[in-house]
Amino acid sequence: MMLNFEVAKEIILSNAETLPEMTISVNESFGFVLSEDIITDRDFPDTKKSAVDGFAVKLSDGNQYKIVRTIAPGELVELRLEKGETVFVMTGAVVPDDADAVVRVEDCEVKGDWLTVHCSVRIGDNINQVGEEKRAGEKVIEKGSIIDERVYPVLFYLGLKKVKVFKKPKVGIFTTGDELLDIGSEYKKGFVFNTNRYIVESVLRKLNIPFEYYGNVKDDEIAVSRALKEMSEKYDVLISSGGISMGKYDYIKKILNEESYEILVNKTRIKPGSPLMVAKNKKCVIFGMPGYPAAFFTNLVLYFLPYIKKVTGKKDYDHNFVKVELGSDMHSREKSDYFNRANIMLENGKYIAYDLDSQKTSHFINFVNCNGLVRIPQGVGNVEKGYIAEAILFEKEMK
Ligand SMILES: Nc1nc2c(c(=O)[nH]1)N[C@H]1C(S)=C(S)[C@@H](COP(=O)(O)OP(=O)(O)OC[C@H]3O[C@@H](n4cnc5c(N)ncnc54)[C@H](O)[C@@H]3O)O[C@H]1N2
Ligand code: MOO
Repeated sequence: MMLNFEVAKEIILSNAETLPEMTISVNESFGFVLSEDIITDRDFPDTKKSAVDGFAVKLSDGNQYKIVRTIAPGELVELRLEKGETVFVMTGAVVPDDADAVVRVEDCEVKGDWLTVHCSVRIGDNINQVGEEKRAGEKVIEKGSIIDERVYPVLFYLGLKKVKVFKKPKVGIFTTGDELLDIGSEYKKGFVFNTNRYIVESVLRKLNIPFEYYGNVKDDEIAVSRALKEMSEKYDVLISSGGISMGKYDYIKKILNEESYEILVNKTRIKPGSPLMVAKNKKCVIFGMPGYPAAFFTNLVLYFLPYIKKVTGKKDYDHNFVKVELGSDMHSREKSDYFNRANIMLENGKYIAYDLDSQKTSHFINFVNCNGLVRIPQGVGNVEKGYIAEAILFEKEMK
């Protein structure tokens, strides 16, 4: 039965299970998803520290201070300051507990062991207080966060050596179609170059998820059956391309239907790319994707992306739809949720979505200008410039 977009997505997501967690060194953790909350076990900073190069003073009535010593960052000096005493401290240096403030070098004058302060000084000036950034026991990073260019350095800042992360799924990929050529082959009239392999590989690279490409399987029932069986036993997730509509050689659909696979989804009410089949063999979820690159990509973004993000343990796995205003008329079909490939620009604080020159499923070259999909819901039909729609922005989804 043909399913609506939301229903199909829900079924697919309900079959997304995270893999067991493991402990790894922080060095190796880039691209993994945290399976634990990160809680700091100490205050940041854990001592009073100077924010400037200057003089830590214990305030007195006058503006003259006796310089007692110098403290560099990292030096832990047990020292009691008396009223009217000062120490020279560098930026980041530990300030004696009883210092009231630090005065910048530029605001002072030094003569021998004596300092004259030329500005007014308030208690706390230029001192970073204990725990002002974070208190021991506070949550710093949430479980389900991807260790990306923001989280990774913070783990080092916290001084962690090891973290708990979810194991990454292994994704297997194969394509079908005797008409496919891969790079390195001479072009032959009527053939097409394998594109879908590189669509999924580039998305998985971006998400830091390991994959293996099995190859292009011949349009032969036994070969396709063997590939589906072997690979669904080896990988956590399997993606195939092509062979799922009504053609004589559309074996993926036939085999998933006839052999011992559990069918989760068979066709969804979207365009482009309605003929999607999602099935299961034991724990492996198999995405039987349509062959046209535009249809393949749309299904990848609509169904596979939230699914694989959930499997990796990410807390924000579902789509982040944004509101867009159409900058040009857009095509749609009443019977489906139509996902227009679009160029979406931020103009005066609003997202404006422009149609590409063609929305035909068989076209793909204009994809170079596509950075999002605009959803025109079922029942709406063609829409005009100015229409308000929701859209998926690739840059928000592929992380
Ligand atoms: N009689 C019907 N015909 C079709 C229907 C239908 O309902 N009834 N559905 C159409 C729709 S919608 C789509 S989408 C396509 C899906 O077809 P398949 O998934 O079976 O894919 P193929 O037939 O194998 O290939 C379609 C097209 O894409 C090219 N292709 C395939 N793989 C790749 C690849 N890896 N890289 C680049 N291009 C690829 C292939 O050469 C074909 O041109 O079916 C409609 N037909
Ligand atoms: O759904 Mo198909 O993708 O019309 O081309």
